[in-house]
Amino acid sequence: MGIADKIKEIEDEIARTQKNKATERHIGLLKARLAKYRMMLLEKTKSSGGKSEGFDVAKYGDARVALVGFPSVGKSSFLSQVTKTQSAIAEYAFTTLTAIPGIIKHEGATIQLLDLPGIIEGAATGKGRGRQVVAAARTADLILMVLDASNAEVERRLLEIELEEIGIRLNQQKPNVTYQQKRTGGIKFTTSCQLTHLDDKMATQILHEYRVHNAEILVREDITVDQFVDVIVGNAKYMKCMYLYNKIDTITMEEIDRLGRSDPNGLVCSCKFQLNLDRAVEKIWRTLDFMRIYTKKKGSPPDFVDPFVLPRGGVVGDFCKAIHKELFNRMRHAVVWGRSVKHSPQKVGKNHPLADEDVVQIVTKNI
Ligand SMILES: Nc1nc2c(ncn2[C@@H]2O[C@H](COP(=O)(O)OP(=O)(O)OP(=O)(O)O)[C@@H](O)[C@H]2O)c(=O)[nH]1
Ligand SMILES: [K+]
Ligand SMILES: [Mg+2]
Repeated sequence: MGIADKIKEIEDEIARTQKNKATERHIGLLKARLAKYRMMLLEKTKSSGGKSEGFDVAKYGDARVALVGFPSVGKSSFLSQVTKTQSAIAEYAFTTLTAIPGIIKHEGATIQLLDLPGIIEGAATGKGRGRQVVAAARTADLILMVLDASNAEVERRLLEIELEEIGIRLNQQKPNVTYQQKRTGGIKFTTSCQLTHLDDKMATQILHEYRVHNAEILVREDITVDQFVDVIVGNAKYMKCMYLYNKIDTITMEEIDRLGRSDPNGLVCSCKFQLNLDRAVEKIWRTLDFMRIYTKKKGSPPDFVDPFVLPRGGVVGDFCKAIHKELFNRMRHAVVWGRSVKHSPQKVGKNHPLADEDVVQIVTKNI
């Protein structure tokens, strides 16, 4: 029996099985097995497909945002509206056949927006250019899912399934689990909280399914079976996603209102009538959750024109590395002005967490 048949068989069994407390374990195991075969399928297509991974577009700027959506929802229209790049726009599906980069300058940051071909159902298993598109999306810091407002819920659910299948987890935290494979010692499964979806025995069964017989696992939150499988497989990518409901000119005010309130990660717009596009750019910037750090050389004023852009939560050491790898090793201490310090200026070390719009001067060792 081929992998595709096995997948079908398990899917059928899951579909046949009533979902209730008594069958939860069984379905959990089936799902784990299914995930394993899906992975094998993906790997197979990868090696036979030659050099078809992603598109050859170099990363540029402080962040990359990938436009993902069904054909003709207005991805290229959006790129053409908010950047200086014109990407082909047309009424027919698959107008865009490759990755088209554009640049957004916002709040001192440079954001690369990547227009991509539309994807369709079955993309994850190789339909259309789906796998290539999703591979490109995986390289981004943010997925901007573009949806046709008139069919948004359906599209969103289908796309989420496709991305899920290829290991992309949208707006989810990485499970708080430590997992180490060992050479001997069997399975040591410990938890620091109450688990409601998983226990020692089941975890061991799942691990055996993946041919892992020696490992230490420490679970610190109430994870699901799916999350546990993600930890074992180690291939999941946790990504931010913003939802853009385009073409609101084609739906009623009530529907616009409902979509607009449905999700804090969503925004309604119309590329055709240029409605809400500034807000969309602003929301992209906010969702990326960056902070701007201004450099200051000794004896001169800060450079407020060209900030360094770092993910929020970054520390002085990250800032050093962003400027230059060497600087990290040569740093003696830093002097910081701004919201991250009690007194401005203040002398701090590499582990000091920075805040948006801090001014930082790096003092190096004399070598
Ligand atoms: N009514 C309406 N039409 C729009 C809007 N935005 C885009 N369109 C139209 O939708 C069609 C598809 O737009 P594209 O920008 O080519 O869509 P796409 O998602 O890039 O399509 P593919 O590259 O084929 O996947 C075009 O005819 C656009 O003019 C909008 O806000 N309202
Ligand atoms: K199109
Ligand atoms: Mg397009």
